[in-house]
Amino acid sequence: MPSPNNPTGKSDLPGIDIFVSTADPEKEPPLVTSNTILSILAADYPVEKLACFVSDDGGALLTFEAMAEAASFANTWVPFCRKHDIEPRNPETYFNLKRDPYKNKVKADFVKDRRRVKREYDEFKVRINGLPDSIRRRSDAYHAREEIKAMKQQRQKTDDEPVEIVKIPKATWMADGTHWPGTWLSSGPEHSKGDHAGIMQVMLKPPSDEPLQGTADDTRLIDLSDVDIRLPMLVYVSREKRPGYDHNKKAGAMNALVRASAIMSNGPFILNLDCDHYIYNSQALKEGMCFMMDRGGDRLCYVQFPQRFEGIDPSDRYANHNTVFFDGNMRALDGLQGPVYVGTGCLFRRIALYGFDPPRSKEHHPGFCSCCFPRKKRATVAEENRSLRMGDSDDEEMNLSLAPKKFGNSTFLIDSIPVAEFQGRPLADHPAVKNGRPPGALTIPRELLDASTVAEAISVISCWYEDKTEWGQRVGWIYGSVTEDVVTGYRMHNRGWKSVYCVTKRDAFRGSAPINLTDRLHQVLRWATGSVEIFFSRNNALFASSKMKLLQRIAYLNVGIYPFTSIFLIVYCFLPALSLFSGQFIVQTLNVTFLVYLLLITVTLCMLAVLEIKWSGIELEEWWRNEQFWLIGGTSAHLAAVIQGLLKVIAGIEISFTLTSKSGGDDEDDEFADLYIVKWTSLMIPPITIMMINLIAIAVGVSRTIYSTIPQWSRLLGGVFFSFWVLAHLYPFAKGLMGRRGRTPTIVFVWSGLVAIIISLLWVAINPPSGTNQIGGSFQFP
Ligand SMILES: O=c1ccn([C@@H]2O[C@H](COP(=O)(O)OP(=O)(O)O[C@H]3O[C@H](CO)[C@@H](O)[C@H](O)[C@H]3O)[C@@H](O)[C@H]2O)c(=O)[nH]1
Ligand SMILES: [Mn+2]
Repeated sequence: MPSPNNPTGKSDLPGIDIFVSTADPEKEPPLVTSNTILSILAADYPVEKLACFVSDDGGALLTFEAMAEAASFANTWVPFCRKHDIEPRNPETYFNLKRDPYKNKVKADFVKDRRRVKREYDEFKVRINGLPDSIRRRSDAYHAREEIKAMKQQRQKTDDEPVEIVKIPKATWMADGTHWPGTWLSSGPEHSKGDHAGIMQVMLKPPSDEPLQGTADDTRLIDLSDVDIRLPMLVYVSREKRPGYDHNKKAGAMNALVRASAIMSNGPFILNLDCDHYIYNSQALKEGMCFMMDRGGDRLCYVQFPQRFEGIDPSDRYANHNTVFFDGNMRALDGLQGPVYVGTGCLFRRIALYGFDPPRSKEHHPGFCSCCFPRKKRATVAEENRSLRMGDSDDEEMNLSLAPKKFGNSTFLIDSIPVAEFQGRPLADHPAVKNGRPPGALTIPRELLDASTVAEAISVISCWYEDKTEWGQRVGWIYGSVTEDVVTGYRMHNRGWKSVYCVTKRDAFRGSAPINLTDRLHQVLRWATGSVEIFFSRNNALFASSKMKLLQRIAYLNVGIYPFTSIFLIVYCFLPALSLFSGQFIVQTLNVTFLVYLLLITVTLCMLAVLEIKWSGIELEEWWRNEQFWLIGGTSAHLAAVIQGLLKVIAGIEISFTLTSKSGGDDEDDEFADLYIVKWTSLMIPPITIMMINLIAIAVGVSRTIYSTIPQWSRLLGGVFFSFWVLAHLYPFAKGLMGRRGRTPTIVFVWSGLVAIIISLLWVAINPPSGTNQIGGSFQFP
């Protein structure tokens, strides 16, 4: 609205570029991705300031066409959301809400509008679900036509000789009758997942600067008078991939988007979402922006929102909600200069991603090194009017002649950097705001997209663009770890940036999580492997700069070190069994020192539990699930991660990014059908072995006590208790193995039985039970 401060009435908010990553239409259903896109296009933020970029690492025509469908359905969906204040603005979730949709709705035509839009959405869904088929059929048809053509040509050439069958590669065809430049269904050279051209398509053009009111005519589905019907810009991007180049997984995809968006929209802020994480609260963007625009907000590199999940089984068997982490640890980190970046739901300041230092970073040094090495004070006036400074290079003002070395040689990109810096400054509407921008500076209209801009954007998504630059090294998302998120955030904190944790009353974003055992283990495996990679890299928090607080450093160190606890955890899980086998307790006799230690440890653990429960506000049951999964993950995935990480360091074996499958949520009969899927993975061997050994140990211990002349029941009880404790932790794992109707792959039992027997026999052979408390006759190992 026009006001004395803002006579034009245009929004003075900075632009936001939203990045959505998707990599495989099989594991990440296009319906899920399109819903995310729709929730973004409908977000409550000035339309002309939003731009959405979809990165498709699969290079799939299916994703491309699904995005086109979403863009077209957005013309109905977005104005409908604006007109009736729909929440959440993800149609799939909205139409499946269990609560009464008519509550609090007063507009008379709501019922009619909802019914019509719902029907449109159902049709949209059918179209999306039919895409794989229609693409295949279309390609087949074109292919047949091509073959006939080729045959005719050959017949003309060779005249009456017998015609051989002509082989032409089976292409994937776009609707306009041209070859799809990306991955083909039957992948051929230059058309496979790791080898295809860069593709960029503007699916929704940048909107006009002024609101555009809809009309009420009958051709329209719903009456849109007084509703702004503009849509934000939407761009489909699939970066170029060629064999021989390292594509750096998600980090590489994000960096391609950072460059392309700098040229096309240059929003000073960037929101990163995974394809399955949609905007649940349409106000969230504004809420995040509040922190950035606040006094001192110019020193924030990102605002991280908690990850919240949907579609998880009610008992949360594999601790997917991770509440202790998101509501305990992350909130605590908020007090230590900021939470870590967790990969999705994070609003970045663009220039922080470019690797610049925060403003006023040389003024004060909170780290403890400053007292030992006093620095010379710089003139603070110059600091106030600072320009951009790159980290590491001491005191150097942003030097554009050096920029190509860091950013590559796109002048468009380099010229956009100071603009993004200026536009990202907080609003100088109060004398206390340092380094602000004058009011009204961002109400100017945006430049139009022309062909040369798009051409430039395509050139920066080519795979050679990053050669001999600092992309992934010091600029953008950082390479070298499959948990690129933690490293990227760490680097910013290391430069002195602060971050903020923004927990909104209504969840800002919601995503999905793997609820079946195998997928969950693989996810945890990837995270842990990423952590080990970080531990063995220069990003180990041991080498942190003095700009990090001590506790913050420890927290980051912990992120890198936790997988190594698996080694001890596994020892602990075998100890009770060993003590039962040998008939000896962990200590020779129960003396006072041991009991004091035990008591101390138990009390500490209880206190920790109480704090975790209190701080993250969870129920005892959820806490217990968390503990259980810590052991399950610890004995399987974490151990494997340590081994994988060591292999990478020692033998240089690369680590792949196993995508987590996202359920389409279309199973009508059972919402949690995924929970019961059992897929064999070798990650399951250690926990199964632990279970077997402990079970056998209990049996051995009990029978030994029964048959012994003087049964020492109290001693047995001690041993059995600890064994049971281990088994209780593994209960969800055992349940997961059983599947729905006890359909466990036989291999699981064969393997684990074998391993358990071998270990038991070995034990008996090495340490033959002697004397009175022996079971059966004497046993001689062959
Ligand atoms: O080569 C790749 C691999 C992955 N992705 C995308 O990365 C995202 C995360 O993948 P997912 O399999 O869903 O992993 P999660 O374990 O659920 O993800 C968490 O952990 C990852 C780090 O391991 C982060 O990248 C994610 O943002 C964070 O949500 C998805 O959108 C993918 O499309 C790509 O774009 N290119
Ligand atoms: Mn995910």
